[in-house]
Amino acid sequence: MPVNDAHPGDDGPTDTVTVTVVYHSVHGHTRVLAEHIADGARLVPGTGVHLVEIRAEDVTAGRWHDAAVLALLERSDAVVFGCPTLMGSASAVLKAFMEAAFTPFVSQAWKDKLAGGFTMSASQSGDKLSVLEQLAVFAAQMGMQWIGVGDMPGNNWSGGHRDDINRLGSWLGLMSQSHTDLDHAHTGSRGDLITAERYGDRIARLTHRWANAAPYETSRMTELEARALSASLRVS
Ligand SMILES: Cc1cc2nc3c(=O)[nH]c(=O)nc-3n(C[C@H](O)[C@H](O)[C@H](O)COP(=O)(O)O)c2cc1C
Repeated sequence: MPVNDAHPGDDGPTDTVTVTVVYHSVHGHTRVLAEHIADGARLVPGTGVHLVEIRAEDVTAGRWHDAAVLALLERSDAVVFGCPTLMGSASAVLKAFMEAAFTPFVSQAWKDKLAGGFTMSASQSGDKLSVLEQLAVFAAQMGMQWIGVGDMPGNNWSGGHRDDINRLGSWLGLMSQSHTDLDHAHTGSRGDLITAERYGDRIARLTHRWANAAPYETSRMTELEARALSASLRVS
């Protein structure tokens, strides 16, 4: 079990699916969002939930390493990826983790797992969409099925409020915004944290539907096998 898993005992005998929230955070705001997503998932009966921090100290020469985390992700049914928006992009530390996923990429180990994503930034927009796009493309490359936020937009009319659910109106993934002068005791808004819990709940429920419905065998192949398949289908 990864040493940085905040809930190592959460896979109980009655848990039929495992949801893992993987995040990087510099100042703690993204961590709070990750915790609320995990809390939302944990409330769905039969869901084992893990919270894993991707840490800068596990990156050496630009490459992230933690075999225990990769093993946990391989046995997870859903993985939710999150990081702060830094310079309009995913944080370098999360990016180092994404590049380390080249190993499960070549074995298609995460194919047909469910995925979601979230990001935190200081500006109202702050180009957060670009991070969610990066995470969704990453999940697609891993062969995963992406789950967006299922809530209607808040704070888009004269009676709207900062505490509305989905106040930033983001659907590809979860967005939150925290003021630069406030610490993680003031992360986002009440609405953002509730939206995070609702997103965790949605991901857990869809994972149960996905994992426990009609059986479907994931087909995997190596790059060489893919080339052979292409060659066999070529019209000469
Ligand atoms: C190097 C750097 C780059 C940043 N770039 C952006 C940005 O592009 N857009 C934005 O809105 N906020 C930006 N921010 C603000 C962070 O996204 C914000 O402080 C966020 O809450 C940090 O999350 P954390 O507390 O989980 O580390 C940047 C902050 C730093 C330090």
